Amino acid sequence: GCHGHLHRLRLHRLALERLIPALLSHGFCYVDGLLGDLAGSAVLDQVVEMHRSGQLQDGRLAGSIPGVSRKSIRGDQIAWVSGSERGCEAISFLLNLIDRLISVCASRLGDKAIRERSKAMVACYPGNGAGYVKHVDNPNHDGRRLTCIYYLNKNWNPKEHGGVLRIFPEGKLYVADIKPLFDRLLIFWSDRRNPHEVQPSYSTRYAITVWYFDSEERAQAKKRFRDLTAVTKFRAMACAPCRYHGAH
Ligand SMILES: Cc1cc(NC(=O)CCC(=O)O)nc(C)c1Br
Ligand SMILES: [Fe+3]
Repeated sequence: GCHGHLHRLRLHRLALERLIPALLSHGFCYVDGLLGDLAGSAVLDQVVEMHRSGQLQDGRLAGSIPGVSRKSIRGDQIAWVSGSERGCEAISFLLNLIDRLISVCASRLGDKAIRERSKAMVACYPGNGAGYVKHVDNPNHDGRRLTCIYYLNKNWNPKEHGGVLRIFPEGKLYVADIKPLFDRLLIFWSDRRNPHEVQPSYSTRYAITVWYFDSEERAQAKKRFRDLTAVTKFRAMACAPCRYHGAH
């Protein structure tokens, strides 16, 4: 209908006039009022219900660091959703809208191959002062090209609640402090161009993140991982005889 038509035109204009120029010049961009209050609140309600019903668990770390508590590195509680789960209909609507927005961008960002994305990571920082230490989402070519974070926090006051996402754009003299405001979509290159941190949060802070892959880079990363596993397998096999004859 006409509403949908407006949406499509609006998304095209948003992508062409705001997102693409910003991503190409600054490497990041945010848009406010993406869904509007009604649909944005529906997404928030579904995330709050997931939190209330205990579906958000402590975020895992790749490999534990002895003596360092996980919470001191990342204090978020997360759940991965595809959007087809019961109670995720509004989240699914959000993901579909971001997909359409990114599909307009992808063909104009020089990266022809953005065709797939991760599941959505619903995250909550419980407000106990936890944050997320400075890091790069994709430091070693794992395929992730764009990070898209949709924030859900009404009446967020960083002076009181903290929780600012600080981006340290590579090679720039400034940092970008992004408030995690309700119905705000932030998009940035996932690689070393955008180290970022979440400053300690003193109120419950909700966000939904999806990562869009460069298909070629993703395929290479998967292949490397398979080969790595093959090498590990080979090493194990090669040592089997030694185990019997005590060589080494
Ligand atoms: C799972 C995971 C989450 C995040 N999240 C943030 O950086 C927080 C962004 C925000 O909430 O403002 N980053 C990485 C590299 C991984 Br992996
Ligand atoms: Fe991150």
